Amino acid sequence: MNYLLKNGQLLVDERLQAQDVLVVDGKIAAIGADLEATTATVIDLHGDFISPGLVDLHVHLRDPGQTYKETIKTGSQAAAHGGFTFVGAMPNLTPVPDNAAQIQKMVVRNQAEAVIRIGQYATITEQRTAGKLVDFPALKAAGAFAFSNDGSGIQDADTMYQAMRAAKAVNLPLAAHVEDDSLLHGGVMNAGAKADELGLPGISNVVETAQLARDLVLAQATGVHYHVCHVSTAESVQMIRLAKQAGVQVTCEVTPHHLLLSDRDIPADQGNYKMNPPLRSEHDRQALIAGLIDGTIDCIATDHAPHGTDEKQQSMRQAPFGIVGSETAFSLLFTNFVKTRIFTLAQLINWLSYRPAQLFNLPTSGQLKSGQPADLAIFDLKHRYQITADSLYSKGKNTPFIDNQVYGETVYTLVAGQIVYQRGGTTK
Ligand SMILES: NC(=O)N[C@@H](CC(=O)O)C(=O)O
Ligand SMILES: [Zn+2]
Ligand SMILES: [Zn+2]
Repeated sequence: MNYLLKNGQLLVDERLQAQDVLVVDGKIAAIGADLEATTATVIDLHGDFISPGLVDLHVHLRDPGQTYKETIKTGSQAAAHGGFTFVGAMPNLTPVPDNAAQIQKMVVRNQAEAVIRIGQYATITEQRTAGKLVDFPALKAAGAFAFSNDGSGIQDADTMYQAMRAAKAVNLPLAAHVEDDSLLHGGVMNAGAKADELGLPGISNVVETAQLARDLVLAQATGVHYHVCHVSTAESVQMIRLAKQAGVQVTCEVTPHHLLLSDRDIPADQGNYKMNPPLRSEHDRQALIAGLIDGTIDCIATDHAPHGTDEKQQSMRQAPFGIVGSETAFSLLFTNFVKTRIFTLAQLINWLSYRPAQLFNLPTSGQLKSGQPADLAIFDLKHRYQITADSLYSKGKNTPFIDNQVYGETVYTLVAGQIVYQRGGTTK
């Protein structure tokens, strides 16, 4: 099917301009004012915003292993609903993609079962948490997109050092969940006044920063592309800023929830406010926003982490870490940062699309250009709506943002010129 998207608005030199987009044979055939075509289905966008498809370097699809929480299909539908056309899928799965056969299997399944494009992370060590390194060249050859032990930090310095050398040798990014277990002391939320008030054990900033400091030194020594997952503290931002100045090949991501909330927004001991890293202080949150704006933080990634409703209805002491994010990222960020003029729309789209694509070498994502695959997200920036659990395609309804009023509803998502999400369209 070919489409002529009429009456859209596109970012041209960072400003919205009325334009049409013609999609032929899965590619962008033309962009311009008053396009005409005889063989394409015309869709009138009534002034909606046409964005390059969003790119999320960090999601959890839970399949295989915990398909009651999510599947490749539902997680990809959730991503499509959020305007994402590419996601990086983390390897905390059972069986673990720590060998070539399993990565090959995942690549085939992702392609067959997802409605969008998926990059599959392989683990860094066997069984994800064991000490023995995976076979980096074999995993790359089998289709791994990058390496990560997300969910756990690498506790041993030499293991990380050798992993970085191996990732450098195969020229793929190593994405680190930085968390020093010895400093954790069973914490479940950010250490500070709020944790004291709620009587809950705290997670201090050094749980993240101590391991990050070690890794930055190792990254400098090895020259690896070291990508820091879900940066959460002011000290992390400052260390990464200095490391970049010193020429270290470090990049990093921040989540929407760490930009939007701090621990003082936690109303009570509720499982939907529990995630790793935890919501930090207002000082940390402001440092994350400043870090994005000055380029220290490279991109935004959701860390979409679906869990069962029963599990998350427990106290933070028992609930698993993580919240869903694919379906709310754009609208929450647009409403709270673009409409309030803290970010421009062009900045937000850069952090959600072009920049992450560039970082992980996905040359065909993140840009609206003739000849590129038609991976597009179309958002309605004018109509206000409410986030509801029912509207989520994800099996996980675990987000503290239910009932928020937002702008920026997804109207269509196209991958390779095919509609994979349509507002009010397909059934779940
Ligand atoms: N972020 C989370 O709180 N949880 C993630 C793991 C992770 O991203 O570290 C999960 O897999 O549930
Ligand atoms: Zn993590
Ligand atoms: Zn994660």
